Amino acid sequence: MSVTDITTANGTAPIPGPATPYQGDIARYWDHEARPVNLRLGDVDGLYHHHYGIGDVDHASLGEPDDSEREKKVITELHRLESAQADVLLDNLGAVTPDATLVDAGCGRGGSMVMAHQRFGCKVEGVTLSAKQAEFGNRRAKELGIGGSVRSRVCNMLDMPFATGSVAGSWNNESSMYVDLHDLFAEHSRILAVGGRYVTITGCWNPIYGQPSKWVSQINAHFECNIHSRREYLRAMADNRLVPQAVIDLTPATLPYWELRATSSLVTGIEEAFISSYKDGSFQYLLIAADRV
Ligand SMILES: C[S@@+](CC[C@H](N)C(=O)[O-])C[C@H]1O[C@@H](n2cnc3c(N)ncnc32)[C@H](O)[C@@H]1O
Ligand SMILES: CC(C)=CCC/C(C)=C/COP(=O)(O)OP(=O)(O)O
Ligand SMILES: [Mg+2]
Repeated sequence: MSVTDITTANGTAPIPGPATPYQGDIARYWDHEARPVNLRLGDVDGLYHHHYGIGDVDHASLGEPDDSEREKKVITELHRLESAQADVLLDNLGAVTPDATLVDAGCGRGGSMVMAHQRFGCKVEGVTLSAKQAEFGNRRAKELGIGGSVRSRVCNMLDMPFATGSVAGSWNNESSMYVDLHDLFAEHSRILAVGGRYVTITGCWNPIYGQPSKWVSQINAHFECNIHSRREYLRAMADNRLVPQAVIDLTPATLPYWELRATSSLVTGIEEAFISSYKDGSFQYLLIAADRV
């Protein structure tokens, strides 16, 4: 791991700088991100997510269209669907014992890590390129009194500071579109124990469509990422001793989230690209759970 001139807030421990100029751009992107659609949803219960939602919208919970509280109710509902997404990811980790260590690769502000610790009682390590996100996640964990078990750090997920075979489960929740998949799965495969479980929830382009559609290109430009195809995921896993145990198309389950989000005051402008590409079949919201063999 390269150590450069960036230091932690207390100035004691040097932390690694970006491995590439691209990673520097992504670190800056997430250091400056403060979209209300993420912060106001997180404020609902203190779990801050940077991923999307799944499940049916509970229309009864939203009240009447002219309800003065409707916007608040929409935010609560969108947040409920985002937490439901993280719950499904955690369901696919299988049984995890309290003495295990889990790794969240590309952990964002740490919402999924808190949920994992609350569910399994185990240690959860997160890595993100963004110092602001790591500070945010560590502050939240401390506030919750779980700072000894849930820790975020600034680190490249292609070069993680975990010993070979030391991890029972690891995941990428909407973070694998920032890296080369062969490099990513080689690193998960290295840190996972044989018999360990890897889970990803991701947006991927659908090889049946042919090539990335204009909507997929728009999503890439919006987030400065590089969406991979479903075929690339499966091939890179197979090449790295990760054998899919479940491949679940979550596209129908995520559409209600997007359709509700498109009606809210917190729209960001990317809603049409997601809705159109999910509907024309060029893009899929996929969960893959794989065994490390
Ligand atoms: C869309 S956010 C997802 C955050 C989180 N998984 C969640 O569900 O809330 C993408 C995350 O990937 C991280 N990321 C992107 N490339 C990375 C890399 N090479 N190493 C570590 N983290 C990375 C970003 O810093 C950011 O935290
Ligand atoms: C499924 C795909 C392709 C995801 C790309 C990665 C990404 C930016 C996810 C959501 O982050 P966010 O919660 O910060 O985004 P938003 O502000 O749109 O809610
Ligand atoms: Mg969001």
